[in-house]
Amino acid sequence: MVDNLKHKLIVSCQSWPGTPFYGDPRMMRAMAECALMAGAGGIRANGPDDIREIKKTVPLPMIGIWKAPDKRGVRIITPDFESAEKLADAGADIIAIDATAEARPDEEELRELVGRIRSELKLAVMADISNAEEAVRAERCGADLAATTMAGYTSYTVKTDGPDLDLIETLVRTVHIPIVGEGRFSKPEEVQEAIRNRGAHSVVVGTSITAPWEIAARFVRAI
Ligand SMILES: CC(=O)N[C@H](C=O)[C@@H](O)[C@H](O)[C@H](O)COP(=O)(O)O
Repeated sequence: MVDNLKHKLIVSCQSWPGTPFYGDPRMMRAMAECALMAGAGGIRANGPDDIREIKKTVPLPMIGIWKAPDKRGVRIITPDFESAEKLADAGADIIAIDATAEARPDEEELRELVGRIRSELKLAVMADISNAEEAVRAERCGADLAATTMAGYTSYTVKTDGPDLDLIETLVRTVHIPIVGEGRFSKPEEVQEAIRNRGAHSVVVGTSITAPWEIAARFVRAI
């Protein structure tokens, strides 16, 4: 499954409370169908309801996440094994989890979660990280691939204007698992740069494809 994603565009189809897409999984299914028409190689989606709906018509590898409260009450990406299990039941092929030190300071807990997803659900684990140290830790804990999803979203990382291409390059040189570029990609040239010149295995694009309220606002702001 991880090999199938090599050099492919993965489209993140997620809706947010307060936007017109929220609350009806058919909306994200339509987005995923658009990604399929475009030739994308994978989908990333949030929660069992959206995943189940998308899987009805979109036969692409599905990276499942579930943004839900962890035991501290903080919303993180796939907080526990139970949420991963529900994503698997809904049809996820790969489970992405928050693997930052901020969200999961206890390495043993991270190792256990990764191990259980791999052995009990028989699915690959994508570790959403924010820096190189966390990618090394995720690899040590058995993650199958790492994504730069959280770069700029932890208290100790800087939010670059566009995607953190230098981090991608550093990660590719530092760990052996495939590196997925994710976060703030807004131009095709950036995706090309990440894959052709920085060694990314694949790239996930969300907002710039599936959040029209933000895309439209960029034009409005430009006037
Ligand atoms: C930090 C965090 O929670 N990121 C989330 C992870 O699933 C999503 O909100 C992003 O949309 C996704 O990572 C894709 O990134 P972008 O929308 O920038 O293309």
